[in-house]
Amino acid sequence: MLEVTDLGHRYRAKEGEHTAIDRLSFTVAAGELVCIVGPSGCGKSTLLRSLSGLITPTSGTVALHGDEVRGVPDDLAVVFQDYSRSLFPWLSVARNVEFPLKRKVSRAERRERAAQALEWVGLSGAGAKYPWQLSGGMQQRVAIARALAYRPSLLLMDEPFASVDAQTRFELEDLLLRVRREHDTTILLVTHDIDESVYLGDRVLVLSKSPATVVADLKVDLPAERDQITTRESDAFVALRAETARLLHGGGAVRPRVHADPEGAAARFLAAERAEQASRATRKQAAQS
Ligand SMILES: Nc1ncnc2c1ncn2[C@@H]1O[C@H](COP(=O)(O)OP(=O)(O)OP(=O)(O)O)[C@@H](O)[C@H]1O
Repeated sequence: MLEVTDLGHRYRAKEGEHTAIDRLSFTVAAGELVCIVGPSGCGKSTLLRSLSGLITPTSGTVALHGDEVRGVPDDLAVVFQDYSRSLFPWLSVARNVEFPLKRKVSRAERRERAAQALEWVGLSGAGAKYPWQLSGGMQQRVAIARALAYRPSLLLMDEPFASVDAQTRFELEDLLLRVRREHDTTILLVTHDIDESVYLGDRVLVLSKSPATVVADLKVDLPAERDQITTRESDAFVALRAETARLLHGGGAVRPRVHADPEGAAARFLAAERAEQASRATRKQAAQS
């Protein structure tokens, strides 16, 4: 489905060159949900931009359905991190969701798909509003609804749930799993949240710090049917998230998964990780306000 071979991208700026990603290789099978985690600034967005054809990588290749990607493929949708730039302010919420479908399906079907997708993300009453009348988290849900209504064969998501509250985040995670099951969508999702990567993924790709290379490609050996409480409580989940955290922070050799110790060092480490995420979100909000 998606084949990434020796992908590299070097930005050229006045201050000199910066290699954001370097010789990245991996594949994603049709219908798979692969999560990508990596340190801040390691090149995750650059990777997604290269995969979506929005930038031309300086080395390596990306092939979708066996064809090399040159320009934005037709059956692809992207949910960006920066929701404020992804919606048209002059179009209502419903028209924003319908927009990419204009040349794809009839008017009646556009309306139907937009209404359904807005209902999925909990915004059925907001279709007539304009994006600027909604909160940041609601705008992000509109961007997600637009991608889901399009029903792409490949969906790329760059920290799609970072700006929504915790409860909505859980609901959107479950929605994504449901949509993936029902429509057989292939999904590649970048997240800073290790728990989210394990909860959602069939695999987790762990990237190194900049320039990003693939440190590990972890298979998430959890039942396909997941539940926010029982899955997250299971020993297998706890062990996998600790393993991901160790790899992400250069912990070297992976310890055996059998003796998960949620009360021990891994849990303390993860608590610190969450505190860092929360403080980063607060700093980001402060910078935006
Ligand atoms: N247009 C650009 N020109 C020059 N350098 C860039 C450009 N875009 C990104 N970079 C640099 O490339 C590196 C990777 O950026 P990128 O946004 O891909 O990382 P990221 O892993 O998505 O970051 P974050 O985790 O903070 O979202 C960073 O050092 C960034 O400053």
